[in-house]
Amino acid sequence: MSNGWGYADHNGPEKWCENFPIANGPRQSPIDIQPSGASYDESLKPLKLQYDPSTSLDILNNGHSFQVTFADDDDSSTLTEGPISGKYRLKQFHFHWGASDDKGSEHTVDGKCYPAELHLVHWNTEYPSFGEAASKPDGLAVVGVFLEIGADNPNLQKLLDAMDAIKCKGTQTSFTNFDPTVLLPESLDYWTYLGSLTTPPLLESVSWIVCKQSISVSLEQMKKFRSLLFTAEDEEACCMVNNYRPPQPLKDREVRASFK
Ligand SMILES: Cc1cc(C)[n+](CCc2c[nH]cn2)c(C)c1
Ligand SMILES: [Zn+2]
Repeated sequence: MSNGWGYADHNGPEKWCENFPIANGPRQSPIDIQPSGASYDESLKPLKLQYDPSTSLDILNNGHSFQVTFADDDDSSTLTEGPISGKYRLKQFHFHWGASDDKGSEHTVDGKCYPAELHLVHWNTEYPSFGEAASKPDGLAVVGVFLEIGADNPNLQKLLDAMDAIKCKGTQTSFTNFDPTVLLPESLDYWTYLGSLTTPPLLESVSWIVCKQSISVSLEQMKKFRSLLFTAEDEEACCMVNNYRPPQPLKDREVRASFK
């Protein structure tokens, strides 16, 4: 895979196992969540998400998605409680989406795909850094939120307005004073299971926390996501769409629900 991994036929999810054999590992993500197969666990606590908007730094097109990165040198923006023990710091959030509204999410629910999925990536402060944590079985906790076509979501607008400045791979711009709490659904009921990064290096270090309730995104707002490019300014333009990995085998794992 000379030019690195991507989402095209020649370097996409079906090819990743060639350079990353863990792609066929025992705890890969995403998965198809089957609510009837999830077990309600009364010991699961509500998610405690405490974010300080002043920790948001910038927004970047990394050639696979766009991400907002946060200062993580103290405990200003954290995830605690929920299915995890200890304290996890917010590092970044990003999205996955499709070329059309019938696909784009990574997790699915009884086979239903959503047009997009938000991932809020946190790392376990038991470890000295994000990079260190990413290789540990309890190193990361990612909160996933589905986006569903509906009313225009004003809470996405600041992100969408920044997209003109990060159209191409490798471009970034300042993105300060943003509180990711505004991107969360009203209900924080969730499913949780042990999985992995959904892009190479596909490390099996993620406690997944997938919210049952979606947030809205309008058709026009989805078109803005699809205006981004996988490619750099000096390359032939390729629209950033279908940047999702399909569901992987559940194998010997359980999915727990925080709700009845
Ligand atoms: C060390 C590390 C590397 C990468 C590509 N990612 C992103 C992989 C990813 C995107 N969505 C779910 N996992 C993370 C979160 C951590
Ligand atoms: Zn992701």
